[in-house]
Amino acid sequence: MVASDVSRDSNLDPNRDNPLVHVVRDQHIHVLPAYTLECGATLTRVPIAYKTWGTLNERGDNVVVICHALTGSADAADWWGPLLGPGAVVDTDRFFVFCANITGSPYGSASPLTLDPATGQRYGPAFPLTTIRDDVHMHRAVLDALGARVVQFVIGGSLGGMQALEWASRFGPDYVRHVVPLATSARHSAWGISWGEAQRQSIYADPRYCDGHYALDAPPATGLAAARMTALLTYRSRASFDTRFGRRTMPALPYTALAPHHVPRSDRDAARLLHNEGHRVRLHPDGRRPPSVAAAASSPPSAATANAGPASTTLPASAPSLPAPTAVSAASSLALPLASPFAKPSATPSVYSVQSYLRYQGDKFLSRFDANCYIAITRKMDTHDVSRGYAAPAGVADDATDAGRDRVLAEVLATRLVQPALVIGIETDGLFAPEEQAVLADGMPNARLVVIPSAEGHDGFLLEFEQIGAHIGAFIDQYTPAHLQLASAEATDGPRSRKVGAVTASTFGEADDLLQW
Ligand SMILES: CC(=O)SCCNC(=O)CCNC(=O)[C@H](O)C(C)(C)COP(=O)(O)OP(=O)(O)OC[C@H]1O[C@@H](n2cnc3c(N)ncnc32)[C@H](O)[C@@H]1OP(=O)(O)O
Ligand SMILES: N[C@@H](CCO)C(=O)O
Repeated sequence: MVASDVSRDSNLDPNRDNPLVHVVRDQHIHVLPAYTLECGATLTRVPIAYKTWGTLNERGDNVVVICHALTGSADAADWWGPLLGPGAVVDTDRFFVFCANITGSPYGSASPLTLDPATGQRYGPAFPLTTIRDDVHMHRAVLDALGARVVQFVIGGSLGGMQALEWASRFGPDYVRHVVPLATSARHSAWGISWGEAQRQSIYADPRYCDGHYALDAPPATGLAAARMTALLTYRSRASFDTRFGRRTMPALPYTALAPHHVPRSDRDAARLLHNEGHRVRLHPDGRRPPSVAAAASSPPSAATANAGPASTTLPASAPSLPAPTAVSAASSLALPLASPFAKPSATPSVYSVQSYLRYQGDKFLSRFDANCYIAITRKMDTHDVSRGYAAPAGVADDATDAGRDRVLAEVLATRLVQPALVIGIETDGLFAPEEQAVLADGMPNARLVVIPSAEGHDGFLLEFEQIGAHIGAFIDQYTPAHLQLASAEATDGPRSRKVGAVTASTFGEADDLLQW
């Protein structure tokens, strides 16, 4: 089909070639005919993935919008399950709950993985920059199409909190009645932008990245995994890592578990293997070392090596001979933890438990994310500034200085974010620091700030269900209009609206064989 025909193909499924759309089960895809983005580009046939729970009432006013974080999806029940359901904090017996996937994300909304109707090909790196403000306008269009008239509560953490703020400020208190931003900020900080930049650079540095024109079966997996590892460090806290991992090590593998090219044949060889342990760029996907390295390893010792003394001991020729390595995915490790150089007892372990954890998390991410999408959503987060585009208040110079921007922000918070708000911070959040939630709560005229004690860091908003549930439940109870309150008989049963469910495994809970590390 030629490109011009494609654009007229109203049956074109934008997610036809998106391998990750099916990761989220039972979601709906609404296709908007067209949407012009803040950057000026116009997307056509724009898919927006979403899920709903509960039933929309006749007035269309029992809506709760939940907004997902950076790498989440429309499946709020997967990542916030304990807080959502019949009788839960967000009570689906009373509320119609809507969660839509942000654009740029791989889970069904328009993204580098969806088809550009103009070409019939995936957008890939040509997917235009979409902002959080773009997202909330597109998500509202879907909600309108469903018949919603009033949003009682909009709730979201991190990038989801940025969306919550945009929902409240763009659409005003007649439409968005109450807002609950968690672990978020009025505008993305220099610190946050820096971490996003470092993560994108990991992806760019992967030789497979190819300016974003990689094949999906040969993605820049190493770079993306490294980006996720870096990100994860910003999502947790130093204290949580110290407590959870300390200096514990992983069980070392015996040589018999190593492929032949991993078995050291000399001290120098062992040192090199240890040096490169964890190095993952697979330029030689068959598992062999590059010929130059292999030749060097088998060549006679140089004068330098020969003079190196006892440390250059040559391994006995009886190093175990092993079957050829089985196919290893791009995500797998090139090197494995050494039991110890030369199988001598060693006081220095190769892999600490926390290294193993980070690598595992990097790999786990590869099974559910795409590098171009990661770049798209981190750039989106960088654009966040709830005051962007607003003019300075009368009598105040509309300058581009920090002080000028602060004044515009103060005005926007004071005049456009007037809904009753519960602003929640996590005490140990180093990425979206509690001071940033204080700026929000101080500036929004009807906001209350709660800082949750937790060692979990930023991800506390995804993990501290009991505390978050208690605060949000009380807020919802306080501000739910009378016609949506529980019937009195149900209400006397106890704090039904504050029930926090059990934590269940999320979609990506399968543990891999940790020994691969
Ligand atoms: C399509 C979608 O629906 S995406 C939705 C899911 N994701 C999101 O919404 C994004 C937000 N979610 C997240 O960021 C995360 O899932 C969080 C913060 C909620 C929780 O993170 P998790 O990875 O589940 O928890 P945690 O950090 O405790 O890691 C546990 C995993 O590490 C593994 N692990 C723990 N210690 C080690 C170690 N030393 N070495 C190797 N692996 C380890 C565990 O076995 C476990 O594996 P599993 O996930 O396969 O069960
Ligand atoms: N762990 C969360 C944190 C982002 O705020 C995510 O991956 O979406």
